[in-house]
Amino acid sequence: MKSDLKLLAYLETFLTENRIERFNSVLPKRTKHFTVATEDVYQLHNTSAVMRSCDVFGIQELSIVEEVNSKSIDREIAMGAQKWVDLNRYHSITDCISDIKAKGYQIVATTPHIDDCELIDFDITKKSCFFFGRESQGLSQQVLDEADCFLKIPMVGFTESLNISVSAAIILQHVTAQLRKSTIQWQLSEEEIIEKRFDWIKKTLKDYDAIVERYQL
Ligand SMILES: C[S@@+](CC[C@H](N)C(=O)[O-])C[C@H]1O[C@@H](n2cnc3c(N)ncnc32)[C@H](O)[C@@H]1O
Repeated sequence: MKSDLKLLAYLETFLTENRIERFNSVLPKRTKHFTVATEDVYQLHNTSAVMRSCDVFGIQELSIVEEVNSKSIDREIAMGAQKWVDLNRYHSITDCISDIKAKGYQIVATTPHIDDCELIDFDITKKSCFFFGRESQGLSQQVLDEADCFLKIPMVGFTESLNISVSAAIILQHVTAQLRKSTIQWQLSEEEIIEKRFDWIKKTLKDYDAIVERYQL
């Protein structure tokens, strides 16, 4: 740990002050208390916009299931968010659900169709993974069957549902604002923060490997 911190301090001498300040202000606001998963979303710009919202609202991990559609993130729409948010890709929803559960998250199926829990009543105390479904069909029966809770954004218009990325932004804004006001321990651990610093510096410095090699000589 001590030597890690020394190396970090050395690496930071290669960053601009602005970048260091940015890391310092963003990292304490990152969380793994909540995470997000998208299931077979087929419009690139939708997944990318969800990733951008994860970054904006401090969600550190996003899982993307590409069981039916294998498309990647649209870099332009994600606006570089793919650099700062950890992306887990799955080709099977079964694998994704079992990983999420193994990490201690409850499965929250977001859906406009089930009156179980409205956004305003959502219990933020539990570690939760918010699943968002496909543009046309919504979430698969498998996710609905595995869900611990069904979350709905109330709607009062004629339209049947919201766009997936709009739903993600509304839900994430609400739950993260509540989390920040709470006394729950939601921040990353000290180790996770150090790990993220290394990761972000690596993604920032083109000659990262050469710098580390020089340092170790
Ligand atoms: C365009 S909607 C899917 C609509 C689809 N026809 C259906 O039956 O679910 C895409 C995704 O956005 C989320 N979503 C849309 N409206 C929502 C709402 N009012 N509450 C919660 N989630 C919503 C859900 O994750 C949904 O699977």
